[in-house]
Amino acid sequence: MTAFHYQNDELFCENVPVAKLAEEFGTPLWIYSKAAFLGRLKEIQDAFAEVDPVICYSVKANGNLSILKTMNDAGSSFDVVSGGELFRVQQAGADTTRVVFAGVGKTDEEIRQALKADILMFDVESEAELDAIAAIAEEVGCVGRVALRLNPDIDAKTHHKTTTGKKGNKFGMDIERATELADKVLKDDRLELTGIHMHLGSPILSTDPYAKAVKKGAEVIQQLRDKGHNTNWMNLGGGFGISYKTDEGPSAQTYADVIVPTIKEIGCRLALEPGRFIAGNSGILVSQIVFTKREGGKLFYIQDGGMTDLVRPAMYDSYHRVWPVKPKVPMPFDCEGEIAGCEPADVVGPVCESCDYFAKDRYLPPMERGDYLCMFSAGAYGSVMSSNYNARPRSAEILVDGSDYQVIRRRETYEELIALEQA
Ligand SMILES: Cc1ncc(COP(=O)(O)O)c(C=O)c1O
Ligand SMILES: N[C@@H](CCCC[NH3+])C(=O)O
Repeated sequence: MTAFHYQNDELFCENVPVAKLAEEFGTPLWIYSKAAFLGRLKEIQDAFAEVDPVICYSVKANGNLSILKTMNDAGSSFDVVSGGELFRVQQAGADTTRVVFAGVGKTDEEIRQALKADILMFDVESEAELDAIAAIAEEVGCVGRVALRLNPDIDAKTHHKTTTGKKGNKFGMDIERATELADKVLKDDRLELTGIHMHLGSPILSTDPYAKAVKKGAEVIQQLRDKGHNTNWMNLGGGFGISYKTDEGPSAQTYADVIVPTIKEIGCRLALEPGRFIAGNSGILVSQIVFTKREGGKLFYIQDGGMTDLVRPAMYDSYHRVWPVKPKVPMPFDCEGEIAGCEPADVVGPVCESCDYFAKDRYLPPMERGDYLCMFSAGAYGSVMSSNYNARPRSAEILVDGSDYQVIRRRETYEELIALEQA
């Protein structure tokens, strides 16, 4: 049974009815399954066990402190992209010597913070950043461990806004420059070259880009070793895809099958930075229908959740399954196209933007004012990307563990919306 499932015509998260949580804590509401988070982490740990990788859960996907603590307790390490995320993992009690730090615009203060935390390595994205890390390492009195983030020019076939490993993207350095940059590091005793890093984009539903990247990475490591460099790490970033629609998300084993043989052959350590694969289907967003209306020949379900909660549809036209918490028609395996007993409708939010929608022309069972609605696959890049636009307080987050549940972030208040401001 999956963490989110229908039982007697109502949606449950593990053993807890979703409607009960919505009534107790109000909506919009994020609900996460602890078992789902742990299950997905374990799936990766098991699939790659043969090469004993360092799995750095990508904090940007869902950085709630309680989630980070859950991941940490289960043996995960972390990938951070800012000083704020590093602070978060420190607060969660993580061992920062296993943390990796990618990011195209690390500030001096962030580099200093990471050096002091003795992180495993910086994924360095430009020559100028190498220079900055060297200078700050000297000031702090330590050596900066760096992996070169290389742009392998591989088309991962993601949405154009989420591709990162194609020539011309802002991330990383051209792969052809690897030896020149490695030589520069070697000459600088303020730096130590640990290895290479690549992140191809997100989400990547085919294993092909990884097969290409690991081969290219192995060639680079061999070239560097031939030149006398001690390059011992290949970090293949994140990007493992999930199923937003039906069952299109590959298993961790499928990715491992194309990555592990080359890692064994070249004999290096492997780091991975999965975010969405772990968090995506481990969380939902629940909202309540405020009004329904028929205008301009369309049926609209207007609900209290909006793009300030889940921005993905507005930002990337992302597809999320949407279905009532207590549906009058059981949720089919495939929610696309015509569904008996359902009518096409737009599910929209209250925000003053036309792009504030969750679904368009989607076949849905009849719903009324007051009904609860679930946006599935919202655990990754959901709450972390929410905002206060239109002065909307950010929603509460609940973590379910079997029949227990706890508030892991309470709802913001109006007072908190203005707390940092001066009239
Ligand atoms: C450097 C890096 N690592 C890891 C991730 C996590 O990606 P995903 O959530 O697709 O696994 C990202 C985001 O795309 C990233 O930019
Ligand atoms: N935030 C994106 C993906 C980008 C991930 C970070 N590089 C999403 O919601 O799918």
